[in-house]
Amino acid sequence: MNLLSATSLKKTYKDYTAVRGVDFSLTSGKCIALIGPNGAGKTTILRILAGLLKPTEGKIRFSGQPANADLRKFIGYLPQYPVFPSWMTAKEFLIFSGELAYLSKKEAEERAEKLVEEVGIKDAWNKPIGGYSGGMKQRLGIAQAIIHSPKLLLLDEPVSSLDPIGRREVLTLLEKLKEEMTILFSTHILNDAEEVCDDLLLLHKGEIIEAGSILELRKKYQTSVIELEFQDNPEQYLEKLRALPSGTSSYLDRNTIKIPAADISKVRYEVLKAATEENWPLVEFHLNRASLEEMFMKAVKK
Ligand SMILES: Nc1ncnc2c1ncn2[C@@H]1O[C@H](COP(=O)(O)OP(=O)(O)OP(=O)(O)O)[C@@H](O)[C@H]1O
Repeated sequence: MNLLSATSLKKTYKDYTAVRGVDFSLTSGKCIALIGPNGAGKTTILRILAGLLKPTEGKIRFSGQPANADLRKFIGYLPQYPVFPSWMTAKEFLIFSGELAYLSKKEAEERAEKLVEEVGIKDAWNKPIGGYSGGMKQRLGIAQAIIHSPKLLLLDEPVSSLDPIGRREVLTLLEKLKEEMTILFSTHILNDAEEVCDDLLLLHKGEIIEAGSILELRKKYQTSVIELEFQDNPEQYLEKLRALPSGTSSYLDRNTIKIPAADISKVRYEVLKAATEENWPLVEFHLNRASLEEMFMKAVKK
């Protein structure tokens, strides 16, 4: 089910169009990655969805809500560079954020207590935020973004500036949160998207050039390569492989023979059949799948 649909969304800053009339929808309960290089328009889209920026053209429709509804209570947002009052404790900050989101003092206190537990900063919640690590601040930022239990959580590059430990902490938290809400997070780090997300929106120069599930897109752009290593003299097997119906484009890359494979099972069957029948001195048979990075490069060049 669609949680949110954006139609012909466009944003022009003075004379520069950062988002060029994009259409997309977010499926309820999914984690969706908004992927694109620097300047693609990710922050602009997230700020429009969060209600912080008015689109030049286009509409956003949230499931079950009238066209011009105020969506703030359904949406939580963590900006790319959140600023925290360093003198406040996490407890004070979260209760304050909860009250800003129209929770009563009691509700805000209860919610804050539950959230510090959930994001894993309970031990430090009575300490000033100024002493927190990057990962702790980001987790606090996420707690603040979901203080009002939104249906959709928008995160702008939530892990890009973190060290590996902080990055891991936040990705693990997102894995957990995606059970409870729909998440849209922007990143230019494709591995992060692949790790936690189900769906992708590929943004390039203000346009969505691909959208769909990671699995579907992988299939579409898949150019897996089967790699074979021989004990010695790979050249003599190169000819044999090129003679197989699906091995015609085999090539030698240093000591490894590589076979680009659109249909992996067919190539695998033919190669292994020949290797067994003729007792080839194979030392390695490896399937190398196209990375999301390669997929993105292909989509951009289309
Ligand atoms: N307030 C503004 N005024 C003019 N141009 C802007 C403004 N904000 C963004 N832009 C331009 O719009 C384009 C898209 O910016 P945006 O921040 O949405 O991209 P992004 O994909 O989030 O990039 P990054 O990964 O660098 O944050 C960029 O070329 C940027 O320079």
